[in-house]
Amino acid sequence: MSQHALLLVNLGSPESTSVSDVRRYLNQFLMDPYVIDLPWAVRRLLVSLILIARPKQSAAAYQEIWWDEGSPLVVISQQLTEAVRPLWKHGPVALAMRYGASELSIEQQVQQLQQQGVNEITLAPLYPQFADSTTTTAIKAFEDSVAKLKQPLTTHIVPAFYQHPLYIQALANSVKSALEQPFDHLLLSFHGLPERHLTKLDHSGHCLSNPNCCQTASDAVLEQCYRAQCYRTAQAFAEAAGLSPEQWSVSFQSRLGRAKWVEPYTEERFAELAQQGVKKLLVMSPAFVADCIETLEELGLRGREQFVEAGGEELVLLPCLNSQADWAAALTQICEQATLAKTI
Ligand SMILES: C=CC1=C(C)c2cc3[nH]c(cc4nc(cc5[nH]c(cc1n2)c(C)c5CCC(=O)O)C(CCC(=O)O)=C4C)c(C)c3C=C
Ligand SMILES: [Fe+2]
Ligand SMILES: [Fe+2]
Repeated sequence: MSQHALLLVNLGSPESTSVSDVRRYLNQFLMDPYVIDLPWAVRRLLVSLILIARPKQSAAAYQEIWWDEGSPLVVISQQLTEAVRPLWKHGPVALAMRYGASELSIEQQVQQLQQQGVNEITLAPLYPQFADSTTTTAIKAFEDSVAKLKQPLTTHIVPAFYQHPLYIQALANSVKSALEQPFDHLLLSFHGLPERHLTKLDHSGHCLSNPNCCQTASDAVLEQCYRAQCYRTAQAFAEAAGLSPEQWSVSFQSRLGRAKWVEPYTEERFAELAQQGVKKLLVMSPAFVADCIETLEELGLRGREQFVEAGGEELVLLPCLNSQADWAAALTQICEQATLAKTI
């Protein structure tokens, strides 16, 4: 009987919070040419410089948010996989990580699925907005793994779902009760990206050519522009949640290195909002479907301190979609629809 698997893939975490495990993870992650898109020798030099101080800092940050069961990102992704499993009626559901945890590597998971008798796989990169540094690298690793198999497989890829109505509705449902309480402002803080990652994909010269470029992006530009997709997510979410334009804004976090990253920067928005008199700030992170170091530590711990130091009173971090039942159902439907998409 034919078996059609669903393979969920997320970024991955270090094996533990030890400095050496974090260094190994950062090296694997940052040496990926889709993440630091420089020639190998320059990338090697830059990553070696980053690896002097960063592993110690990041290990300390991971220690603040690590759970008894392991990395929040990995544990939550496993819980989501469990929630999706009974809903996907075509075959097994598995989870892979692009970096870190070697037993969850994309290659190993693809091999195991084939050994279980699977002859068709739908790959779902768990990134709502497209970026080479997340989506493309996951797809490439998947395609390479499939190409190594002795028997051919039919494959499908779930495209970025940044404005899919089911994702947007799940986001709106997940914060509904928080938005019913009084608050001064809602900040939607997306993971940042070096500006170069946007402009190199846009051969029309539109990206970052004017302050409103993301609002006026053509369909062709939108398809590959991470920043424009983030703004589409934010706008669609605000409409679904019934927010008025002055109640919310967008920013970008997690800048690394000296290159210019997409603006506005979350850290600067914390200070601006506090100076504008915002006392109670809600923060959500629609670029992540699972809570991770970037939400729990960067926003929930360091961000809270930055906001309060700048004069704010309360920062409430709203959880990501994680493994909520309605999100698991929405994701399953999004993946079902994608099986109609192009076959490799
Ligand atoms: C050049 C560096 C980086 C790019 C480009 C980048 C893009 C990018 N990342 C995510 C999602 C996640 N990133 C996470 C952690 C993380 N990201 C970077 C660097 C870049 N990311 C680093 C160095 C780290 C490690 C933590 C740290 O030292 O700060 C995570 C969380 C992992 C975890 O274990 O919790 C996620 C998720 C997206 C969506 C993205 C591009 C849009
Ligand atoms: Fe990142
Ligand atoms: Fe753009």
